[in-house]
Amino acid sequence: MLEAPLEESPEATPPASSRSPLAKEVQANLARFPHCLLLTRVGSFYESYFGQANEIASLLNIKLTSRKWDGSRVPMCGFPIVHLDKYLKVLVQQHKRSVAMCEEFPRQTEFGEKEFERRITRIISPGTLIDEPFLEPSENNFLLALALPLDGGASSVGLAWIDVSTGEFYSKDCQPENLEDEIVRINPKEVVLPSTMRTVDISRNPVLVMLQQQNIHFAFHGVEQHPDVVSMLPFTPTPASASAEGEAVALLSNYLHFTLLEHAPSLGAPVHEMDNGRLHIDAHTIKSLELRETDYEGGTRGSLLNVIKRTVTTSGTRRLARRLCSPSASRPEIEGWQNLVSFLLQRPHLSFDLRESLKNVGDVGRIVQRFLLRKGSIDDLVTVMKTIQLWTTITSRLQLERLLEGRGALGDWSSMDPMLGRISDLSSLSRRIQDALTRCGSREADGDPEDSLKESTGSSRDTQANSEWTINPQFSPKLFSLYATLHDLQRQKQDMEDRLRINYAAPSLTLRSSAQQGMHVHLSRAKRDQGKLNDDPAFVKLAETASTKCYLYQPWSQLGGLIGSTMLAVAAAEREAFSELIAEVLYYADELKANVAAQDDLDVALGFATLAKDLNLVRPKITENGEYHVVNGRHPAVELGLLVSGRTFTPNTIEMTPSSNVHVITGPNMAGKSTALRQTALIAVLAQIGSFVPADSATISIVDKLFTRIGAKDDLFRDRSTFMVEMMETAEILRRATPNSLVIMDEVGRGTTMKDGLAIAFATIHHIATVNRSRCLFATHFHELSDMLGCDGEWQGSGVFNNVRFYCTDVDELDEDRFVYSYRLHPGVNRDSHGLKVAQLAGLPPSAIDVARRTLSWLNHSRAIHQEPDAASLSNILQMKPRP
Ligand SMILES: Nc1ncnc2c1ncn2[C@@H]1O[C@H](COP(=O)(O)OP(=O)(O)OP(=O)(O)O)[C@@H](O)[C@H]1O
Repeated sequence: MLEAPLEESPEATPPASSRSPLAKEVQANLARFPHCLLLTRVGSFYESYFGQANEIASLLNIKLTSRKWDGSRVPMCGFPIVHLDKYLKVLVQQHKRSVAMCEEFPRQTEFGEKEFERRITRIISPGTLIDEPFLEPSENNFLLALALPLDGGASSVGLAWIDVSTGEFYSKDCQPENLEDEIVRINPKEVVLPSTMRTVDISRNPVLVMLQQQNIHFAFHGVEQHPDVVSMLPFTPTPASASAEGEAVALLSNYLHFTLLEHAPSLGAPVHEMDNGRLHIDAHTIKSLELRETDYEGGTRGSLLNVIKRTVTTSGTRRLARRLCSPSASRPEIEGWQNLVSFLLQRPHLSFDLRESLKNVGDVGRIVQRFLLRKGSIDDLVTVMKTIQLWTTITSRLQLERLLEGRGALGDWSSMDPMLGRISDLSSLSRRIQDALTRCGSREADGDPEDSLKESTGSSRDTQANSEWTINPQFSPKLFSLYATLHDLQRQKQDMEDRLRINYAAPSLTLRSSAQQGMHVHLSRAKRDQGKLNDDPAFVKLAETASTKCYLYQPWSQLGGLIGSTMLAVAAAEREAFSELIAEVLYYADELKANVAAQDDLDVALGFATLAKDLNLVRPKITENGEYHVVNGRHPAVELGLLVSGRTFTPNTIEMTPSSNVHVITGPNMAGKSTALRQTALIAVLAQIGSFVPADSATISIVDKLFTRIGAKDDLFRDRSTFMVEMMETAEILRRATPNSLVIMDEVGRGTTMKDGLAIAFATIHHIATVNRSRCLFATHFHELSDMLGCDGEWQGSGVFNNVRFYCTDVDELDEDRFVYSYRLHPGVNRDSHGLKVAQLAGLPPSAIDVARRTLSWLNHSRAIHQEPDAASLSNILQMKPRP
């Protein structure tokens, strides 16, 4: 198909009208899907033509060639179909492009000739992956549709998002100010926006700029009101939700029909998400706390998810990741989870057995979805069958445990019983699949069609490709009788072959079929065996090589034709049987999905129990009295990192109550302030996802919103300096934090002059202490704040700041040059940042360290004698002989 490398200048745009049917099809498809890269199947290649060929060849790093159409050369490139997955991954996942797939289908003309029909079967975009091999198994692949208020006003934004590969489908509406938080939490691979936004200059639209900055692919699509949308909504639409959430659902639905075409799902009602009952974590916090991935490596290593992940199923891991960014704010829900974890911890043998069973379950959520999207294979059916059997094993194991404990009058099963109750008994479905399938080898050997015939009759079944399983001939009377016919015909073929070998003294004779020769008689040792055959006019020579010879033989052509048509009928009957089985599985789609959800929860709970044992975690007491009291808490990721290098973590105690809700923490650089701050937030997150926490003991009052202002970087993309970013995040917190929120602030005000920074830090603490009244840890090098906040001998603030407490970390000086960090927080204010020690550790040249030391003592001296430092006295000091 591919022609010589490009030499002449080819036509980059399609000619206005082309006579070649293929060129016409390509032209029409390019015009129909202008925003997509088009791949057209031609024989065993996928090809691209005209201007797009240049782009695709460059993106895929493949050779650009040309071909002649209507007298002019056009650019083209292509690759063999076996490389499709590899190249789709590059285009869709790496370059975030949408690819329109134009497939080729053989069909018979009315004169019995074979010709090809081509049609676009699907558009593959980052958010519409179904079963591509590059789909990440442990991550959700969400597609999010947004319906934004056109006037840019304060009305709500509609969100609808679906993981096409699992069918998980949600919708909600939110305030525009929460949109970025929601997007970062949902973590979509693609966002669809109404086409009305397409004309808007991207740099002027904050939503588009934000999506670009988050590196999220977005597409525009026309909002045609879906007639069924209102009936799909899981709530009675108010005027606002009808216009926002409903629009988002309609947009999503339309976009799915546009991209998935014949694979488009019939959407059920989305799960309507509410804001209450969840711990709201803002966009910045999800990233700065490294809940899902780490900042420096961009990967998951060292993230909280990576450290706490003990799930053994891919769907359980997806569930855990979603939970981590949306913990519960409901005390009964959290305590329910804790009870389940305690239950499993008390029964290590039971937990071990359950985990072993879970290790073998398949990703049935994704399989059911594949079936719903008219995809899937016979191996998927086998996985469903085996997983149902494992669910039966799990419920039987639990019931046995219950029975044994019942005899001994032990144990409280109130946490496990609801979980058990969620798992439906689907053993009849698994038996049905088991009876309907059989291993290929177990079917009668001579009942299997021959490979050569399979090839010639085109009866290879894609749903069974490479599977060791096939439909049991006993599946239906029709299939059984077709197999009996086939069996009989194959016996006739064997008889004919034996007879011909004997009658014509030709032991190398075989009856064959091939695409080129059709049904033919083949001699593999022609010289020796051809004598008698050549004398018989019934054998018409078709072809010969030096050693072989082929003949047309009418009786075999007739018999072979019958075998071929019977095999086609078998293949069609098997496809029918497969569809029938899929329909039976889909009849139980809701039960299967509900079982998967219960299985995922069990996997997460077992993971929490394993984690609690591995990391020596304790069950936190959950309250609603505004307290946060964690004794000897630890940062799980830092602790693990230190362990690897043979160091131990110093635990810290944090106690905040409504009357001591703001803690100002001072201390040297590198002495563990940020770590203590982060671990405080992470422990709250762990507690509210139902996990145990790294501490000796913990009492945590439910947190409604978690905010952090840690280590801002500049945001050149949005034209914001580091200090601007820091101030915007601080402003957000002061606007949104409530008395039930937890606020973590690290060095607010450091990005500007000392006086401005100090004033801003003071104002921030003042606002939190008097207006927000949130629980807040505020780490700073501005020790002057302690004086400004009226710190007394008990390390408490005074006046309006009587709810402020002061804590610090220290270094222990071993001698003049050597010191160790204590990392231990204690009441107090540390007025020495020991910054020079860190600079020395970091390897600043000794001469620079010496200048810094002298400058520091000169600054301290000037301040002590209330004298303005001047350049002349500094220069004098620097000219003095350096200390030995
Ligand atoms: N509690 C602890 N026990 C042991 N090592 C710790 C502890 N806390 C922090 N560390 C170690 O010290 C390093 C620096 O900690 P951290 O960043 O929290 O210090 P910091 O006081 O915030 O520093 P800076 O003021 O310079 O930002 C960590 O990377 C970790 O290796």
